[in-house]
Amino acid sequence: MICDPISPKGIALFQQCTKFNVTVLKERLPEDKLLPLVADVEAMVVRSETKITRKVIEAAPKLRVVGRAGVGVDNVDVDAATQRGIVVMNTPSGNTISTAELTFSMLMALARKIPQAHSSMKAGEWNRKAFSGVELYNKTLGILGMGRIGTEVARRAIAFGMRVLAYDPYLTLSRANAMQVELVELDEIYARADFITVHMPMTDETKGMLNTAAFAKMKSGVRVLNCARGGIINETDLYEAIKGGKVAGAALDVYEVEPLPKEFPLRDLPQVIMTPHLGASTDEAQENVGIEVAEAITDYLLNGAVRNAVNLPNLDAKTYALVKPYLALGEKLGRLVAQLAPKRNDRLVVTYGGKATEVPTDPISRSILKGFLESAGGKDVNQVNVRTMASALGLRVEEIKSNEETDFSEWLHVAAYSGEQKISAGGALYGAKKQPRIVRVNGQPVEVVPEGVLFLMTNKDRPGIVGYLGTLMGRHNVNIASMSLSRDIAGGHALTVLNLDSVPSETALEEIRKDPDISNVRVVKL
Ligand SMILES: NC(=O)C1=CN([C@@H]2O[C@H](COP(=O)(O)OP(=O)(O)OC[C@H]3O[C@@H](n4cnc5c(N)ncnc54)[C@H](O)[C@@H]3O)[C@@H](O)[C@H]2O)C=CC1
Ligand SMILES: O=C(O)CCC(=O)C(=O)O
Repeated sequence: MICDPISPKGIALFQQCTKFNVTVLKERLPEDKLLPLVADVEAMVVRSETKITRKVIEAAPKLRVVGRAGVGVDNVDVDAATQRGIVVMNTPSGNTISTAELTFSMLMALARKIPQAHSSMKAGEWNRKAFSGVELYNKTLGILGMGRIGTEVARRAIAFGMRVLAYDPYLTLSRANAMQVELVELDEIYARADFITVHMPMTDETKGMLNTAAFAKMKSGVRVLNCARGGIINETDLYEAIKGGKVAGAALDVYEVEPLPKEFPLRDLPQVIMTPHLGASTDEAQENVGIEVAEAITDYLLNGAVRNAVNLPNLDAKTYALVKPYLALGEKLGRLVAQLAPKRNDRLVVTYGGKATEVPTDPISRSILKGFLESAGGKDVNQVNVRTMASALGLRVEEIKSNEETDFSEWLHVAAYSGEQKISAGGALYGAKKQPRIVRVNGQPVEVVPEGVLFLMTNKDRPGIVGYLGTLMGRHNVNIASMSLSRDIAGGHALTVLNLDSVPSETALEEIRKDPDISNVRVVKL
């Protein structure tokens, strides 16, 4: 379902795929109108207008992916999507240049009062005195948020002979130096900048960041711009700061409430110039993001490939190839431990060893958790929501990279704790083909292919037990595909693990359990 207008090329890409049934909504629908339409929808595409709220998500049980043709996903309830295992993707770079160019246009328009002069001319006036402005040359521009758009704005400002100060807690000094901007603290920007422009996402930290207290620290006559998200500059405080003469002008593309209500005091101030959220509204940006979102959603629905997800780590094709064998092994280990462990676990400790410490571990931990939590959450559990689900269940997940020397060049170990009780399994990848094997169960060495039905038991190491088990399984029509035996010492305790072609009946298991030398009989499905 394409909810907001995206480029015809993007729509065509969806329509070309014969597996898709594409609905293009003719107008933007509010929540109540959207709810009855989404029961069968698997993918939704939005720009910034349609709101994908928790209610919309709840009304769409088949929804698997929400694609945002643009950057900001604040119109999508990402937490609700994550809890449901729905991937939320955006198109981070497609509209960068357009938004940076709009910001720069606003900067020049603000400095030279072009919109005000234009309106006056259209009204038949000729008033040269009222529209005298200021130069950008030799002025100081403060940029809050030096990401993609902030960087492009800086580049243009430097070309215009401006000094650029940047504030971004996540920007490194070397990157700032490479961009020829001065990395400073917020208060220094307030104290020195003639123009301040914001380019960060809307977060708890950035909401209302430019408020009365911030304006008080700024130079008198400062001009401010917001082409990022409405509310980063507090609108009421901005109004007061302009009325009080502290702020000489403001350029706004985005607003706390969009579309803008009729009653909007800033609209009445001549020092304020405004556009209706046009940052990404160019032919080029819309074509870029329309195509990007169509390709990403198609790839996800048809091939399971995830790119530009905001609620799941992204893996490029090369890294994915490296990580893939661990994902499969991890999921099986998680599933094995979940079936051996008691239901209520408070801690899951995942250890990475050997070459497994050199690959990105977050996706592997997510696969382990998926296998581990499947019995609790069924098919609704996926890599997107496993961490949220674990914390909702009170399961603490610890991830350790170990430099312990073992017989394996790359290995994983998963231990579930319920109080003092611990159940664990280890796995390794074998050979050039990276074949997954279970190599430890509760610390005992085994060598088992993690596939299909596994039978596990502990037994006294006594002559004839293998024959006994084989005969019994045969009598109950269960074929043994392979067997792994290990023992502590001759005549001591042994762990037997069988790969079976089918699940043995309860009668067969009862018969096995009757043997006094056999205990801990378990059947698990991987
Ligand atoms: N007006 C429009 O039509 C458009 C608006 N946008 C908005 O522009 C904003 C920036 O977009 P991009 O540059 O593509 O994102 P980006 O993710 O590349 O950059 C955001 C930067 O903000 C920084 N940041 C985060 N928290 C911060 C804080 N508390 N203080 C200072 N910096 C902080 C991050 O480190 C990052 O470098 C987004 O909010 C996006 O929604 C994006 C496209 C179009
Ligand atoms: O889709 C649009 O026009 C808005 C773009 C935007 O705000 C964004 O990408 O964050």
